[in-house]
Amino acid sequence: MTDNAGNEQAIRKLKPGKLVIASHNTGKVREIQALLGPYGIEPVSAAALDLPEPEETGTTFVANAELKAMQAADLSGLPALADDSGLCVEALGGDPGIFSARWAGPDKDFGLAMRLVHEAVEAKGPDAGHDAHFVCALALAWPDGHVEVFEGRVDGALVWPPRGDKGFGYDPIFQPIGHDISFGEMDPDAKHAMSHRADAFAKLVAAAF
Ligand SMILES: O=c1nc[nH]c2c1ncn2[C@H]1C[C@H](O)[C@@H](COP(=O)(O)OP(=O)(O)OP(=O)(O)O)O1
Ligand SMILES: [Mg+2]
Repeated sequence: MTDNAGNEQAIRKLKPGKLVIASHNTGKVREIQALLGPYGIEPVSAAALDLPEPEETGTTFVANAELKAMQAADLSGLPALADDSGLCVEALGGDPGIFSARWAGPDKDFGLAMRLVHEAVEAKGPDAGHDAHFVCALALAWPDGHVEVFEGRVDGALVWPPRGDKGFGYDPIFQPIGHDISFGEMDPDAKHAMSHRADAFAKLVAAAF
């Protein structure tokens, strides 16, 4: 994984001012705003601008992050940051992966999505491992079409039953390596010190600030 996936050119710096957070997931928006906290950026949410939720037609995290960021930058006339992320389970060949949000169905029911993941692993039999990782691709796009992408990852294992209600999405069934609590049980600051999103964010900060 490269520090600046998809772009070998010079990195463009982000100037202080408004930045659109091109996501319709409130859990993510909260985390991205917390990560941006120290950098003098004025976050503007996609909801505040009434931006549409684009169809995620890409076949990779990077492609979907780019598509979301470029659409938001184009429509708003401001730089925009998008996040495409998901849970990849080794025993399931990387599923749900880029389909992580879609496994929760139209009602965004992550109780259902977590159960589907658990049942799919159970169906593999007693020898199926529980290794899993989260991936995050952050795309930073400008209205002129310039875009840069940064990827992060955190490794861990699935746990069952779900534990904790501090995070969002699949957090209650994911326990990062070296810890005995799930992301759902972890304080936000602790998750931000090790998550896939924090890993990608550190690369973005190193490049763009
Ligand atoms: O830290 C995380 N903790 C738990 N679950 C997570 C995390 N990060 C991603 N995930 C899961 C849930 C999310 O719904 C899906 C991403 O899907 P993804 O399309 O990137 O986001 P989304 O549709 O929820 O919002 P949006 O596209 O408007 O940013 O993976
Ligand atoms: Mg999405």
